[in-house]
Amino acid sequence: MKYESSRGKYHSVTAAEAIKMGISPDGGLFVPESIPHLDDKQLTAMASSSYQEKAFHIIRQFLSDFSDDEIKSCINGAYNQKSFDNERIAPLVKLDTGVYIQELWHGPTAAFKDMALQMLPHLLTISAHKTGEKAEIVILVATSGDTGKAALEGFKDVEGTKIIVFYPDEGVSEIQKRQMLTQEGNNVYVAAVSGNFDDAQNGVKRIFANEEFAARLLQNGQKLSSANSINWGRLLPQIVYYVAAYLDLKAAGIVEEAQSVNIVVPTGNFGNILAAYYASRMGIPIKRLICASNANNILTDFIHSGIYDRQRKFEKTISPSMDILISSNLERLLFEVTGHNASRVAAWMEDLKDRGRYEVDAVTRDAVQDIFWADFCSDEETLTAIRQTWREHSYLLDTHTAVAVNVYQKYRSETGDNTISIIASTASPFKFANSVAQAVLEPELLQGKDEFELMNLLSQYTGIAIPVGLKELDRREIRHHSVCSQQGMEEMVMSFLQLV
Ligand SMILES: N[C@@H](CCOP(=O)(O)O)C(=O)O
Repeated sequence: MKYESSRGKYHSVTAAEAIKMGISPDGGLFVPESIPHLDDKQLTAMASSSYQEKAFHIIRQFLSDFSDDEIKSCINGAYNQKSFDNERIAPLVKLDTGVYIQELWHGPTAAFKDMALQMLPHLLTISAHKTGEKAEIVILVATSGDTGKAALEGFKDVEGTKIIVFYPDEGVSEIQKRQMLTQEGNNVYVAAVSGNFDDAQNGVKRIFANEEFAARLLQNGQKLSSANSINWGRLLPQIVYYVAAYLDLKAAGIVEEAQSVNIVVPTGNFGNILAAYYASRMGIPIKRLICASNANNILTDFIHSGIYDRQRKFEKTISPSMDILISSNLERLLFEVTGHNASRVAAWMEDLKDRGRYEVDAVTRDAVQDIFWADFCSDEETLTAIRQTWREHSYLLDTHTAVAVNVYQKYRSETGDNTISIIASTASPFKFANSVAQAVLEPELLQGKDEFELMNLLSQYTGIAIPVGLKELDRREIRHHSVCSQQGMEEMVMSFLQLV
């Protein structure tokens, strides 16, 4: 299986090369040349297997240049009792009749990013070895809160790598920030960027595109790669959990052979929902992919109109990981629905860069609408969804999953569709203790308490244990203090790498 660039100006590469490079030098994203199909026989055989076995069957279809033993070592290194606090790895919980929550946050950093970032370091190390790479790999990450910590945790002290994370100074929750600032490890660097997530992500993409910078790094024996979902090695492990969710429902007799389900995903950079799209292309019967946005509703508008227009106000919300106006992975979807038309995709991306907008043709828009449905949710609605879900189902949502629950309710009432639905739950509610406490606790209990005290209070009130990775965060030593502007990101990388 080879991988091609979504902008068509770079030659096809192996999976190992795609993972090692992270992003294509022409600015495009690596995409598999074809999507393997799982037939009914294979799906039936997989239904009763463990999460790790399912992961093996899916991942090996895409990594034809990896041996079975290499793939197994990546899976066992990622999904084990040491890293995950639930042996089912991504358990499904029934919320209501026909509605299931898939909890994707049982990894070390309490967010769905662990599902991929516990594996990526293993994939990347093997990829570097397979491609005869001698250079040290420097991972650059832009984060709106969750990816950063998960990437730091995954790559800390991994031989042959360094990791640098940029987060928007005022754009993450207090707990997300503290998770990153207290990160230990000899190869980890963290810097706040004054600006929003798009500024940080654009800054990282600009560094990737700077050939002079790459040459300077190479002289120092180093090469760049990415741990964001622009890297194929990030997306691939995410396909697994959607296939697993469907097969779990099948194994439990909740869905029958070939019965369709809906998947609801709180969406920011479009990687998570794109993984569900790939699962559907692999043969998982999915009726609708429901794309749930917060007030940064650019994807809702795009899915409705075919116009992607980032010339709008960047909203700061209580679901900060989704505060994004440039959703990188939409590019991969456009590449797929246009039948791999790289020149058209490249032209749209050029328009986005130069004019801040692009408009797809009606055939492309209709192809997107064939499977995607979209809406968005305000902060007030997010809090209401948390409060109601707690009162009615004794289930505590985080602010991002609450966006998905609200949008799913809108979908149900607008379409009347009762298809069994899986809602991707992307983070532990304790990561956003401030807002979650505001939704479920009496106002007088909140007064004068910081986010860490609220986390403890929330745990006492709900009887739900705080995930180990979040406990006593406020007592850990703050190890990272760097701050820079978007323009100063390159210099910051240089200084971290001691090149200045
Ligand atoms: N929501 C993300 C933003 C980056 O997305 P990614 O999927 O490309 O890593 C975050 O939490 O950082």
